[in-house]
Amino acid sequence: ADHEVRLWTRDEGHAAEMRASGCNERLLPGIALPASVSIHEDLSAALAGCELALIATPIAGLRASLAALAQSSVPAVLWACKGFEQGSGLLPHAVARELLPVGVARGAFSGPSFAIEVARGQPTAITVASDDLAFAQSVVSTLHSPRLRLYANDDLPGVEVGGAVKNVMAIATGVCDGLGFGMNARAALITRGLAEIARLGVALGGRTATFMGLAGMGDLILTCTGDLSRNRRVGLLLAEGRTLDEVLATLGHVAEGVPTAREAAALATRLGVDMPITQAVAAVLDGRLAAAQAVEQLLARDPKVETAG
Ligand SMILES: NC(=O)c1ccc[n+]([C@@H]2O[C@H](COP(=O)([O-])OP(=O)(O)OC[C@H]3O[C@@H](n4cnc5c(N)ncnc54)[C@H](O)[C@@H]3O)[C@@H](O)[C@H]2O)c1
Ligand SMILES: O=P(O)(O)OC[C@H](O)CO
Repeated sequence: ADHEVRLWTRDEGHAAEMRASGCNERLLPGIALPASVSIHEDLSAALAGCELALIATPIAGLRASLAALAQSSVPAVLWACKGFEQGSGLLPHAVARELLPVGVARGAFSGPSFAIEVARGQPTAITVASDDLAFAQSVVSTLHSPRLRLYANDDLPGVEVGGAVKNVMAIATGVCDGLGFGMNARAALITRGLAEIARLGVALGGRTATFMGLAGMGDLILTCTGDLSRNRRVGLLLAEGRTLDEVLATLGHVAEGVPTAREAAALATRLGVDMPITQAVAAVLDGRLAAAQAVEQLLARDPKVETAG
């Protein structure tokens, strides 16, 4: 069924452009907005009578968005933000716990989903995660479609860690591919990256099985190998010897893996979780290591039992 969708943006110019053209040319070029979507710049009007709010800002905008929603009477909130909040190191659900009133249903959308492919109606499968499985299932039954298949999961921390740290691994894979290390190296990096994600995820309360799912392995494969990924592109550009400032200026879009690498590396150190790839990416982004040196350091590590930790 077609739902009535209200798209709110803080940018009045962008709202006017979308209303005039019937498209979101800045972010989803060439895609006509369906007739069921109306454009709003007044948040309280957009939220009046709304049954479910979906936050689709970078994680840097999550706190402000939740604070605004907490002032409304919206009964349910989902976020698509992937990462750890910069400064606090919190996962999205922990930010939501600080802001949303008890009783507001909440959870995350995550999984392998380049927005432009979803918008074109290309088949996509993602996870809806909530501590409250019945809520996740109700979202699935309301929004599931043959082209956007939804799966419910009650492992919210696991799903959020998968979505956050796969961006760091995509930067690492971009570096590895950009330096020409080959496909064997890429497969090894992705697999060892998944081991790292699972170690941190379990330490933060997630379940191992989640990391084998859409928000774990699924999104990791997509983001590490898909050339539409902004995070992968950061790695490819770093491998050309560009500075992070030059890379971000060239990219022109948010790459969540950049702040998340630092937060995840700090968290891993604090929790005593072994995350060599994440630590290497954080060191490259901070200018403490050159990209090629980081790869050599990883290759020089002592051999391990594969399933350790
Ligand atoms: N783009 C994708 O393919 C995709 C897919 C799945 C998940 N995600 C995740 O969703 C989140 C958003 O990604 P995106 O690509 O849409 O980002 P984006 O940089 O395109 O930003 C989306 C919108 O958020 C607005 N925004 C930024 N800060 C805001 C704030 N403080 N308050 C209100 N609005 C704000 C921007 O102006 C923009 O209109 C990220 O965490 C990303 O990892 C993205
Ligand atoms: O373009 P990226 O690297 O931010 O990835 C987008 C989505 O997270 C893919 O699922």
